[in-house]
Amino acid sequence: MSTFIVEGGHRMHGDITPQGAKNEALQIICATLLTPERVVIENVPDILDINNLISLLAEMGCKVERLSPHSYAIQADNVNIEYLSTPEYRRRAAALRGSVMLLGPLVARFGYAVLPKPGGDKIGRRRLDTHFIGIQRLGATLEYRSDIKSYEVKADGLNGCYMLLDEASVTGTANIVMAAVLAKGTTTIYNAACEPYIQQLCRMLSAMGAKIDGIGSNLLTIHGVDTLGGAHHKVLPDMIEVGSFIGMAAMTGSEIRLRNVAYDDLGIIPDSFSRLGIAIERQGDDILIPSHDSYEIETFMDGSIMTFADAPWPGLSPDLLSVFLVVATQARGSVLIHQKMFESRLFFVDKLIDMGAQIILCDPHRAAVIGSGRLNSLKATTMVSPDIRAGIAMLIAAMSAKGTSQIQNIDQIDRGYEGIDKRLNAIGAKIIRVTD
Ligand SMILES: CC(=O)N[C@H]1[C@@H](OP(=O)(O)OP(=O)(O)OC[C@H]2O[C@@H](n3ccc(=O)[nH]c3=O)[C@H](O)[C@@H]2O)O[C@H](CO)[C@@H](O)[C@@H]1O
Ligand SMILES: C=C(OP(=O)(O)O)C(=O)O
Repeated sequence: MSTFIVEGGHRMHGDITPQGAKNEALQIICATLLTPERVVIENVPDILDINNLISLLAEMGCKVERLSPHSYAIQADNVNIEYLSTPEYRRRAAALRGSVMLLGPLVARFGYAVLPKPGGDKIGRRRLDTHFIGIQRLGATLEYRSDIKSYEVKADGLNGCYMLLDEASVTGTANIVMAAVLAKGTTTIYNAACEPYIQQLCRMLSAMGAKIDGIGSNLLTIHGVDTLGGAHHKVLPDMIEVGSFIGMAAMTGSEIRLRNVAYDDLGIIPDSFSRLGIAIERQGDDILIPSHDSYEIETFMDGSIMTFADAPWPGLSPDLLSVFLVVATQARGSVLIHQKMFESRLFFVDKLIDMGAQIILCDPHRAAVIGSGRLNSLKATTMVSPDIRAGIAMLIAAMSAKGTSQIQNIDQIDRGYEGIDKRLNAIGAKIIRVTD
């Protein structure tokens, strides 16, 4: 387990370019299994989760060519389906959440998939009902095999149908879309997730020859085709990383220019930071965050306390609430953070309370933050990163704190943020990585 030693109190100054979006890249890489032809993907982030997924595909027999540090060509023309029955496959697939999206493409193209309980953040219950019901509705059968602690999914051809999803699951929608593109006839998915990750997946599938209507909405109509071909796709900048840097800049009083953020795909994120009192200057496709001596949280128009709650797109991503929470501790004013989707994502506030933040954890889903208006800066401490986004929030807290903090288990941060220590040190942060 590696650790970050973070010397707090340094202001950063300079430019930073967001990496490609982790959650989009996971979908896109899985979609390469839908064709025997070569697919080229650009702007792939060099992070643990992505590298693990790419090497899993290589183990399955896909030809993987790294064209540059952030672009790959993947060709699934010789997939070894027997590999799915090996303990090695189950071990690797279980290590990352993104592997759940191998299900749709494997069933659609090969009629067979094995799905061990996927990894990813332990942030609460993460059920897979939407995935399973959707794939079953298309005609696949599903059996839980206790001997290998995995689901085995089989299909002898899939058939399109109408389905109303029980929830707008992001990876669930991706799985069903990837299965439906090769199903016979028309599939209609209502209450589909429509995050930019899903929009981008649909665009790439369309470039491969799929017929998809309603991209960007929660009603997708997919007319199945017999085969898909190769394509060239560029992953969008990671909107969660963009949000993390906005929060980090404000909290540390730094002036940072975020380059090429794909502003129009950030949805409600910039306005949400503005409501926290953070000045965001859009300059073309860049965002400039000027140095803040202070920032003040707005109230709602009727004067009631501001609330940030997560919601499926175009609502606020649950992946940014930890950042909003930590940044609010140094604002003037108060805010309620309401994490509706996951029940274990707010427990890290204990550490912020140890550091001197005024936070009341009302229940597992809600935390009230009373900003100190920078009157009392946070005090350094030692903490363990429980998940990616709590990890980045802890890093932001440590960077703004007085003294030197330690963050252990930073593999959790590395899962989603590329070389974060190097990139921040280049603009003035003081972060040392200690690898055991
Ligand atoms: C690899 C990947 O892409 N991971 C993202 C994906 O996870 P993932 O696709 O696993 O998350 P889901 O969209 O399925 O849902 C997450 C949780 O929220 C609940 N739920 C979901 C939809 C809804 O309308 N109401 C509701 O309460 C679900 O019950 C579930 O427990 O989407 C999550 C929600 O944006 C993000 O946090 C994850 O970073
Ligand atoms: C929860 C997240 O990731 P995963 O779904 O991979 O656990 C995240 O990206 O914040």
